[in-house]
Amino acid sequence: MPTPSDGEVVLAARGVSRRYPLAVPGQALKTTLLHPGQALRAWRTRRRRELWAVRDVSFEVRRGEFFSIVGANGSGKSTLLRLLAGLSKPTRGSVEVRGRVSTLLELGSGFHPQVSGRENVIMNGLLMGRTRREMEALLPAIVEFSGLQEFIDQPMRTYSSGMYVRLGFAIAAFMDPEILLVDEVLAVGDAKFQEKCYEHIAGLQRKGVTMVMVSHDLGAVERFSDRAALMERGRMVAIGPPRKVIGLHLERLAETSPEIRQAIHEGMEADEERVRRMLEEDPEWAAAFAAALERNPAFHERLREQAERERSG
Ligand SMILES: Nc1ncnc2c1ncn2[C@@H]1O[C@H](COP(=O)(O)OP(=O)(O)OP(=O)(O)O)[C@@H](O)[C@H]1O
Repeated sequence: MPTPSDGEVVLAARGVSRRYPLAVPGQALKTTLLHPGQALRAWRTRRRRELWAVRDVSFEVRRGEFFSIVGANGSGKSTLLRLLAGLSKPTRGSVEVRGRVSTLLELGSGFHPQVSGRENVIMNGLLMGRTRREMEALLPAIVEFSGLQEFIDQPMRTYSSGMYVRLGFAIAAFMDPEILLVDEVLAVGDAKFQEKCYEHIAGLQRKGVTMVMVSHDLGAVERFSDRAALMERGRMVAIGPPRKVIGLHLERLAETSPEIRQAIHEGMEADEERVRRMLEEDPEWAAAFAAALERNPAFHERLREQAERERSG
């Protein structure tokens, strides 16, 4: 059976970078008049006041592959996804895409709050190159999936954030995409709808749709991805098997925060069986995890006891 690693490259980032100017204090006229010295200093240092949200990122995704991007807040994941979607232009480098792309990006982007859900579905379709007639044919399935039948003729400003996500996902998923780009949004919906989305994603995956997903839901990343990548301060610092990349991500997170260390510890307590299996199957992952939890004596102690029990039994 062909695997995604045999497929042709349908998405490629080549040396992609994106720079944003940072707000310069003293730009406002009032500030300039009241604090001319500060304004002058700000103007002199303006060249340094910029941020490379994405720096020199290169990777390829093959047809039918599920590629996930993880990383701490602000590491550049959403910016990268917007670049892949063509919604923002790289400052340097290039993005190549082959196929019909459908995107599910930040909450509410692409929706007009003053018009109804129904009109928004049609408008989104037109923006993606569909005709009104095609969209009208797709509408019943989209509305049904979203579960918003009663609200579909209300203006979207009356929708909750969960309702935005429902409609956004339903549109993206029913556009028959060849490549689907999904940002964090799924975390917003309720658990039942989330599961329905993941089931739908699994279905698209079986149909050979190529996916790129940005997510903090590491369980979903592990469950679906063929490969994952870790972003750190704009750079893609690792690409590889999801479990290894997640292990590295957790290790880095644990280094930066005692709270995260604690959360990882609690998560592992709740799911010991799975962790034990992973420790057995993948020594490299186990090493990454052990490093992450090094400063967590209770967990360390349990691992040691477990290893001893296994050795003696
Ligand atoms: N339009 C913009 N103008 C200026 N700076 C921006 C803009 N968009 C993003 N940034 C900055 O670029 C950096 C990367 O942001 P990005 O949203 O891509 O990170 P992220 O990894 O998706 O974070 P999160 O997990 O919190 O969503 C951040 O420091 C952010 O403040």
